[in-house]
Amino acid sequence: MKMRKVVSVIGAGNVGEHVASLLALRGLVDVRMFDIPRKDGEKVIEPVKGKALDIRQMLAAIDIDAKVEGYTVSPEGNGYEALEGSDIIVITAGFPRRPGMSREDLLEKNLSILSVICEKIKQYAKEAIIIVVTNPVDLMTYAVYKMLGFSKRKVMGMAGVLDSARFKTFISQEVKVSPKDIHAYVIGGHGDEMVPLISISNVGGIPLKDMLPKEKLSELIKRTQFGGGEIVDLMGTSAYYAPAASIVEMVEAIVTDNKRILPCSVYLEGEEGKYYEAEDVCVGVPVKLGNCGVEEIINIPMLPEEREMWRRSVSSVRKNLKVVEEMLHARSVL
Ligand SMILES: NC(=O)c1ccc[n+]([C@@H]2O[C@H](COP(=O)([O-])OP(=O)(O)OC[C@H]3O[C@@H](n4cnc5c(N)ncnc54)[C@H](O)[C@@H]3O)[C@@H](O)[C@H]2O)c1
Ligand SMILES: O=C(O)C[C@H](O)C(=O)O
Repeated sequence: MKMRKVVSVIGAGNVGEHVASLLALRGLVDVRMFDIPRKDGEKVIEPVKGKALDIRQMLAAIDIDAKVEGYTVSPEGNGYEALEGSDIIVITAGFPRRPGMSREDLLEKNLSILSVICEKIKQYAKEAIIIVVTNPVDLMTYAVYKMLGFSKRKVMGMAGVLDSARFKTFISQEVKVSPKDIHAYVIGGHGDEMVPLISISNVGGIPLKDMLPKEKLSELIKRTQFGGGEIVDLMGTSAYYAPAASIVEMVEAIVTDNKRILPCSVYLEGEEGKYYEAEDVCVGVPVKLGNCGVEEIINIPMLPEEREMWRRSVSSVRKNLKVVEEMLHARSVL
């Protein structure tokens, strides 16, 4: 009997718990959630077990059949045995930013969390495909790729799907057309210099640039670039509904081998590195996803002004790569 794929979610906080419940609701995969315990006054509680139980009871209420388990782990890496057999591992562990912070402010503390997690993935799940979510995501994807030593086709960061969803939302509000009929791509680093590609965006096949004046287009670009911060300022923490749905799109593409082309942060070198002028760095580009992970990197055409934006975006990711490399050296990964 064909076993259902297993998706492990490490970090069952705002994003991770919504990934787990969305995946369970689709009934496509079995889900294992991992998180650390929490102190509630003098008591030590295990929220991840409660969330898994609650999701199972939600499924029972609506007659959906999927296995969801919660495992309490320690910050030192104990308790990860159930990672064994994971087909996909989503890493959502770590701190989110608060108002006034940049994603890069999270770098040091989140990298130390992910270095322990990577040790456990290497120990228990060498075959898994890895989706990195923890911020700053391009740098974390680079660090996870280097720490794991897995094929570059099996390590990817989620951000472009989320940024493109935001871009589509803003376009949809502007032109009063369903997002279903809007094709919009955001590539580059997941930061203020990300690159919404106006040249290939369209509304029902009509080029976006023919539908809106230049000023409006640059307004949409700006709002997309600061979309994460807009929500952090409104909520006091970072977004989780749209991120979780974006992660699930990537998981579904891999699990169903549906050959979706989605913007993901991946390690660039060789031919793709040359085309994108980005060697030895992880940054968002359109990739074809299948059951083995990244099947192909798509060399997307860019107008000269977009290529300029792209170069700025890659260098904004690269400027913090040095800190990551120093931390990896300190852990004798590099
Ligand atoms: N790539 C993206 O587009 C994107 C989108 C949203 C959030 N994020 C990032 O995802 C991360 C999680 O965001 P969130 O809103 O879910 O935060 P959150 O604080 O709600 O959840 C983080 C979870 O990680 C857990 N955790 C902390 N240390 C751990 C450890 N050592 N081992 C296992 N689990 C541990 C915490 O207990 C918590 O449950 C943040 O870094 C955030 O910036 C990225
Ligand atoms: O903005 C954040 O810190 C979270 C995430 O990167 C987002 O874009 O929502």
